[in-house]
Amino acid sequence: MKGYLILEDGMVFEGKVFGSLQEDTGEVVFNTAMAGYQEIFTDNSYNGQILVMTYPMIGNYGINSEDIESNQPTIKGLVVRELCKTPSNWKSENCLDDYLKYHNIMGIEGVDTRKLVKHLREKGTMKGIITISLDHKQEQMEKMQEMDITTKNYTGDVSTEKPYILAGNGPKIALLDFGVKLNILRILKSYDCHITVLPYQTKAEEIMKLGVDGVFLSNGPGNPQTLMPAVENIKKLLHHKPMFGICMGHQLLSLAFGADTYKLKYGHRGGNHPVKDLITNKVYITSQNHGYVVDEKTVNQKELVITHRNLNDGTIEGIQHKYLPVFSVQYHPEASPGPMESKYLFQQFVYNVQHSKEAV
Ligand SMILES: NC(=O)CC[C@H](N)C(=O)O
Repeated sequence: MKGYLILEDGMVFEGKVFGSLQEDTGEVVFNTAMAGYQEIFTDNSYNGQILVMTYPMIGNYGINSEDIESNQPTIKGLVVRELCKTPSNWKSENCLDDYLKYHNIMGIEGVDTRKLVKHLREKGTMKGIITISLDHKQEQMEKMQEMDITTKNYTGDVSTEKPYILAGNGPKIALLDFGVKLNILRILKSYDCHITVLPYQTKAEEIMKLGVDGVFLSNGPGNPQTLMPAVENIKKLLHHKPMFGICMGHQLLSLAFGADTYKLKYGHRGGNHPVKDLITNKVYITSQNHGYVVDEKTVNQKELVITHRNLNDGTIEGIQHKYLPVFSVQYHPEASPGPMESKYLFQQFVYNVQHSKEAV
């Protein structure tokens, strides 16, 4: 069946629909990773977004029940150049078409994704809708223009409703769940951490009562400035517990230290973003997925050190407190998908937690 991606600015891309026929609206963003589509679709940080994959064929190695970053994809739509309907891989259990049908997500294939991405790079990300008809284009455009994605809370949909524990014999970690990727939990488990995963609105006082040794701030969807109550909570914990934040966690931690964040024109989403560690001068190739970034001008450098920088556009990729065992990165050391070379940051967190515990 013929389908269309209509952008907020009126531009239309034609293709063929697949997956479910459930029309949906979202911010149209693109990811340049060459592999790992299943991890990307199930990364909760994409909640509310229509995803464009720049790699020209998607679906060729199918879908399996292992390579997931959450139990269900929360993307609002998928745009690809070519959908592979005959997957081949020893792990494959399902094809992408059926997987999207099952999760009620509409996809569109046969789209000139190169032209689309060039447009988004030039004009910036914008809202879009995948639909099977152009009959309501004007209304749909007006509706999209009215929708404010920068003030909407996307976290409630993806954070755990109730606390849960992943038992371990190592350091006790409270993880504030803003839409956590499962690989973060897998890696913390590999250090034998005892992890209590908490709803994102859990109060600092309740976290202190748990008697944990460290606090982890997860990744997650949406604008960090929609989560100011969480920022207030983080402020209360800063001087008491070692902390590590990834992506949304990094943005919230920076807000808690009084910095500001802003929205990038088209964000960073892919598996090969170069980041320089400004302390060691080493360059890491990193996995990224973010639309917002910390504003360098607002970072209080009497208190914080800027530890990492993106080599493509110079934006901040990591901060560390000068005296407290508190640090965060904008990129994804848990990869999934992408390079694993920044995984050592988890070890640094575990080290901080163990040493602060000994010092008490
Ligand atoms: N992966 C993330 O945690 C993304 C953080 C935030 N939603 C952003 O887009 O910048």
